[in-house]
Amino acid sequence: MTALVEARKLCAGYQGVPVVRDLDLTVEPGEVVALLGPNGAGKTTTLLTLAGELRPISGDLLVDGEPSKAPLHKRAGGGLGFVPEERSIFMSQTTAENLRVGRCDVDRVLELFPELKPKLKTTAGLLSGGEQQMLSLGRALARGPRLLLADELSLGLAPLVVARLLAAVRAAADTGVGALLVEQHVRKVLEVADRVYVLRRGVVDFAGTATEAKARLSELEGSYLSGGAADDGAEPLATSA
Ligand SMILES: Nc1ncnc2c1ncn2[C@@H]1O[C@H](COP(=O)(O)OP(=O)(O)OP(=O)(O)O)[C@@H](O)[C@H]1O
Repeated sequence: MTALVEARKLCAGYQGVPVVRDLDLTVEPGEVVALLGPNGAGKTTTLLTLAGELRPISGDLLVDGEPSKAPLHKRAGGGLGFVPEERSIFMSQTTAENLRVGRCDVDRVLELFPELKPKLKTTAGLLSGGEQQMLSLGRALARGPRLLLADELSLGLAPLVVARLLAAVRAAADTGVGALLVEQHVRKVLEVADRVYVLRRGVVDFAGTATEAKARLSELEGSYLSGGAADDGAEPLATSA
């Protein structure tokens, strides 16, 4: 199967200085892939590069099997849904206005997240954090993406809301969407993920199935605590896939 997006020996970073090195990563249709790692590991940098927001420093970025240099706004028309870490909704506009601006299928959003129905006339800035994130994710999913890239969907949200958001991503993947999720909630994301990459200090420290990751959960969680941007001298975990 041709990957929706593929990084081959990709180096990514800022002003020519790599933050992520030699990254090999794929996302295929129908799978949820989790991108995990401690703060500063390079997860957001990876996501921005895959989305076309940052130019790779070296290596290859393939979209649908073809080399791609197209920026995000061009790729959106080609089926990329992107939910950035900073919520990309207009806080001074109502929920309904945000959906109109987003040119998406409003009924589809309300089907995904019925809790937004009574909030259509509410200014987005007055929605709860969970409702705002439902609006961001609902908007991205209702545009019918083939590939969804999402950065910390669950940041600061209650566990029940996180479960709702991740279930919506899983349901989309079950209809063929490929999703790459940067997540802090390791255990929750492993409930919906098919495969996992763990980045540490800019390199892939673990790649495997969610089942393999679950079997090594305490080891992986340990690497989060010890594997920040600073050199902790820890041995890398073996890459199993
Ligand atoms: N615009 C930028 N210019 C220069 N360096 C940056 C920029 N954005 C991020 N960095 C650096 O790149 C490194 C990786 O950051 P990145 O945000 O990709 O990590 P992350 O794994 O997403 O971390 P977090 O979980 O804290 O968001 C960090 O050292 C960060 O300081």
